[in-house]
Amino acid sequence: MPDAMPLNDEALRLETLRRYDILHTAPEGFFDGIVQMAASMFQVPISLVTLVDDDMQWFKARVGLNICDTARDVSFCDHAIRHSQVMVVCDAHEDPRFRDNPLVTGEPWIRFYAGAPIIAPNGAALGSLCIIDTKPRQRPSERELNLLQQMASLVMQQIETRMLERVKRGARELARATPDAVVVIGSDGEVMFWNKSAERVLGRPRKTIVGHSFEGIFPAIEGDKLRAALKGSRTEPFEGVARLPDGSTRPIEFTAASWNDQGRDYVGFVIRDMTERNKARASLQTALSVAETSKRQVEDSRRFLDAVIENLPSVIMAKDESCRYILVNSAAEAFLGVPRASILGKTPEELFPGWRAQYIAVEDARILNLPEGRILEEEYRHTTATGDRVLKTKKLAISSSDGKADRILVLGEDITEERAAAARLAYMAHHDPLTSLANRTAFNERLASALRTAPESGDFAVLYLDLDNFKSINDTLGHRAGDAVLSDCARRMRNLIPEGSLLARFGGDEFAVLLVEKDPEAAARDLAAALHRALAEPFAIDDRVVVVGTSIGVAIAMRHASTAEELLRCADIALYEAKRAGRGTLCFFDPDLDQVTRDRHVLGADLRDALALDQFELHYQPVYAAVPRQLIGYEALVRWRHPTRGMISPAQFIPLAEETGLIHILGAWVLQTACHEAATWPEELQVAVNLSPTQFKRDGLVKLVQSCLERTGLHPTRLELEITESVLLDETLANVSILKQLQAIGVKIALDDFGVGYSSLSYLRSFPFDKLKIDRSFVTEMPASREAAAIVRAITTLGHSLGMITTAEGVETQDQLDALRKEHCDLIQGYLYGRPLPAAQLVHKVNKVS
Ligand SMILES: Nc1nc2c(ncn2[C@@H]2O[C@@H]3COP(=O)(O)O[C@H]4[C@@H](O)[C@H](n5cnc6c(=O)[nH]c(N)nc65)O[C@@H]4COP(=O)(O)O[C@H]3[C@H]2O)c(=O)[nH]1
Repeated sequence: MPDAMPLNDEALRLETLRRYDILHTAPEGFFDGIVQMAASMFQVPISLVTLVDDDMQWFKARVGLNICDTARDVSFCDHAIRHSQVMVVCDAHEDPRFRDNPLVTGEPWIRFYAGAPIIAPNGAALGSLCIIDTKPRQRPSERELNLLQQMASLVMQQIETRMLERVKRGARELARATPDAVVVIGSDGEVMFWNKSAERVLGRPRKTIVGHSFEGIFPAIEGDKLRAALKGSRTEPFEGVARLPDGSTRPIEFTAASWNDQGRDYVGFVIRDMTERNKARASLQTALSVAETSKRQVEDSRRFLDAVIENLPSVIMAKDESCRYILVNSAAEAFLGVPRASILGKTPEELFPGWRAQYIAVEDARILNLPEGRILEEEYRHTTATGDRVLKTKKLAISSSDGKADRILVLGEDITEERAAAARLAYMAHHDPLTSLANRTAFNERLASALRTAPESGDFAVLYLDLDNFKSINDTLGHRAGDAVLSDCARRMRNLIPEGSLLARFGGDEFAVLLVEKDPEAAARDLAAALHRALAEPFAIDDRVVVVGTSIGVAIAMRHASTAEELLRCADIALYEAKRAGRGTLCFFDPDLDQVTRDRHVLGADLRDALALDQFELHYQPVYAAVPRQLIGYEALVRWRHPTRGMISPAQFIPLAEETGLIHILGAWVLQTACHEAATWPEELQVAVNLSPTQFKRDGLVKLVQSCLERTGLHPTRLELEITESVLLDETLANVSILKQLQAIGVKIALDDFGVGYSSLSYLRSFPFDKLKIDRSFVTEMPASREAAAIVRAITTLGHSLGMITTAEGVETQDQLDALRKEHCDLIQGYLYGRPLPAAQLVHKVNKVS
């Protein structure tokens, strides 16, 4: 029975009352029994279990009263709960507190009241157990009052029990519903409780384990932790393993709590299966480390990309949506010549002059509106600290993840050098490097375009020029001198070319003029005359004075041809004819000339087949000693017996064979045939074979001669090879070496056509010839021409002093023979002694005739 005054804290009292959740609940047997027992024990008509809410008193149990509740302010109990002992009112009529109470003055006519407070363990008085009579009564004895109070305590205990029951029910439900195992173990290790989840988590049915020892199931809690748990000290959740009946283990987490009930210790565990959580934790760990790795990779990639962008030689810039620069790499910085710090964060308006900023703004807006992936390319000139540079840019919009274009990327290449190189290349592609004149390509392009726009009548001419005597200047004075002559020629010609016309150098000593004039023929004549005059003037090259001159061929557009190719061909044919006509001439294209050139082409084609068709033959012209007359040998001269044209002279086809390269095969055939033939002659007779300069251009000439001699058995001293001085013009050293090798094997070397060359005498220093053949042109003029006689004399004298034999070619008359004998010419060759004849017709009269 509580002695202490009930708590004076109304709020706590009300809260305690509500916690027990008993207000307005259905009648319960226990409470009904208590009021019946009290009414009967104390012989009163009314007994109540009342609970006092904030403004009502409510009857949990009642006997002798038909109402369920009253207002609190008329309640006797409201007074009783303020007492620690039973409150007794023997006669309400006599008690000023209750005299006028409507429950006294009316139903149920209360006169006697005794109420024991129902006090909760925390001291809060929840209500009372009271007995009521409608008649006044004596105060109950102390024993009776004690009894009433004890009955009120029983009411309180029941209220507590009732609440605990509900908690227990909740706990059981919880234990049933939780996925965790809930296990209760007694202090002796006996399992007291084993919920449904424990069956699953720990792999043992409840009925096989409850009442048995838990030992062996939880190795992790059979030690200090269990002891600690049993001792009542709370342990933090800890992890361990449970051993399952099949011997396997399962990761679990324990939370332990212990308590004592009626002197017995218990420990309860909430055991959580950690298999999934550990898996999840491991996955999380993996995910975390993957995330960490990828974060690192992203950072590495970013650092790498930053380094790439920074070190790329290309200009890279980026702008945000408001066109502020957000990226400027070092190439851009270097290109602009401005530190990037002064660019970043700024808009074009803040960086560039008005017009340029305006242009950029329009363009940026355009880029941001371009369809995705489209690139805007442009080139522009930028004035930098190092001068004007050309930047080729590619600009594109970059979209954010929501698809909105909000950045502009600018990639730029400084193509200043590339453009300059392209311009240089374009210049080189259309210009001759030596003279800076237009080259053949440029000329052809201009010609084609002129023809496209030319009126029917044509208003332009093509002049084809070739310098006379240029080759010998080049050969004798060297390429440097040749180049100087060409440059000077170009300069002189350029001054004469009218505006709107084009002068070009085609290479070598070939030039062309596209002459645009109303009367192209008359204009071509005038220009040709001016060119002839200009180029006839001597050129001073180093300390020497040289004279060139030019031959010119002309073709008139539309009249002679209407395509560029044809027109040039016509001019070429005309030039060919001009050169044939003599130096320093002009020749207009004549359709008949075309036939001559075409014939040459046909002849060239026939020549290719001639050897296979056995159309060549060798004729032999006798060579005699002048005094006494004695046959000493023959010169082999090749002939082409053409099936339709008859016998063709070597003067006609040898140049063609040289041009086409056929000379190598033909030359070998001549050598082989001549050696073979000579080997059949009397031993004292020699054979002379002509070698073309072209044959020296290929390796193997010495070997060819050797093999011919070996195969035919002709003694080397019986073979003489005739060369012209042009062999010594080209590749002098290499060719002299070949000649020396030939001389070394015993073959004799003769210099043909001596005296007509540019500086024949100088060749005599290059090589010790065995023989000089005096050109026919001097012989023909003898004996009439004293100059010719003087030249012949000079040659024979020089030859003899150098130990060389001299032969006179083209001796046709007795007078010529006499004159030559007078000049001590050693050998004679010419129609006077015999024409070239086929081998079969030769009669070798080797006897001396004086
Ligand atoms: N008017 C006149 N002419 C005479 C007289 N005596 C000889 N001739 C001709 O003068 C040329 C002499 O030969 P070349 O000076 O070596 O000049 C040769 C030679 O340079 C070249 N040639 C001939 N055969 C060959 C050959 O097999 N190989 C090479 N590479 N060139 C050859 O062709 C040139 C011309 O040869 P051909 O027409 O045979 O002309 C020959 C010959 O027939 C004469 O008294 N009066």
